Amino acid sequence: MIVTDRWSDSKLPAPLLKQILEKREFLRHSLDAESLALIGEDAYQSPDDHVLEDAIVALALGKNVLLKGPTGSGKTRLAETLSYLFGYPLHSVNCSVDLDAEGLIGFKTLEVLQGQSQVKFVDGPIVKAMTRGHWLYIDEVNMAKPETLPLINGVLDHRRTITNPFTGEVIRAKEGFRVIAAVNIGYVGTVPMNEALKNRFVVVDVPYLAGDKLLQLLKERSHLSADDQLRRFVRLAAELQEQIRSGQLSDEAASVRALLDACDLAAYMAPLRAVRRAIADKLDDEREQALVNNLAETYFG
Ligand SMILES: Nc1ncnc2c1ncn2[C@@H]1O[C@H](COP(=O)(O)OP(=O)(O)OP(=O)(O)O)[C@@H](O)[C@H]1O
Repeated sequence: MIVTDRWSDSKLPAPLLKQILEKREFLRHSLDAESLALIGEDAYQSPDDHVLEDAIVALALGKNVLLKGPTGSGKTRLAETLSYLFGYPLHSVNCSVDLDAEGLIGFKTLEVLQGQSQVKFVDGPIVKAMTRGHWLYIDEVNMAKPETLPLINGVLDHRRTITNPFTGEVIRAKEGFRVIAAVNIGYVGTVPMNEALKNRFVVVDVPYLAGDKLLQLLKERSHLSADDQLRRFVRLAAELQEQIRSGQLSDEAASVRALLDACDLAAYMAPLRAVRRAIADKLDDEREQALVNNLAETYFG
């Protein structure tokens, strides 16, 4: 499967599309086989005509893009696919760990050169992306600590500059620099996002794949090949999403990541056991585990 095919009937403005396609053509010749296998053949599949295209248009116009969606809906894969399409390397940072200024900007260290020790600054992901004109992916941006937010806000600002608190240097982003951020927003239990931060983004919702598109993904990317079973998994996924919407299950129950795991396992073990191991047993609540197992029973029992 090649990404180009999906773009032949694109509704994007012709010059923009041409620019992107030319870039990708160039990349296909210059990237090593491993990177191509990762992005080219494992590209993000858009649930409808708009998710991928709207993100492309926003980024082409120089906007910051916020990907909003439940866990395992493909946000990271979408960011990787976008950076591949445009041809800019992606530097990632995750706000859910104890992220501080050093984790974002970098840190000072001692370096010994010809017997002389000297202080050297090791660039963090923000500085790398800004100074090289690359892209920055900020995962779980709504989890950033209050003291980290001003740093992120500064980067997103139209001036695209930040002052390195460790060196006093003013860092200006090079042409090409873009920011894609992601938030895990499920049907329930959303962590609110700081207003000033939210304000600096164009939002693209990233829902779970469903129906034929999900079937296609499971067929192409899991070990399971039996069509009948794959279709049952798609129906189970729809049911799980329904239960999440009605508050009976927590969001992670319908993660496409977990579904891919379940299909992989089901190629080698009974599907009920595959669902238990890949989906049900990961849930904390025993009542939810039982619900998933019962639903699986109706499709695979
Ligand atoms: N629409 C999609 N197109 C292609 N792959 C997808 C899609 N949705 C999910 N996946 C697959 O599901 C797995 C999880 O995707 P990914 O890590 O991008 O999700 P995420 O939304 O970033 O998750 P999290 O919020 O938990 O970090 C990956 O293997 C990815 O390839």
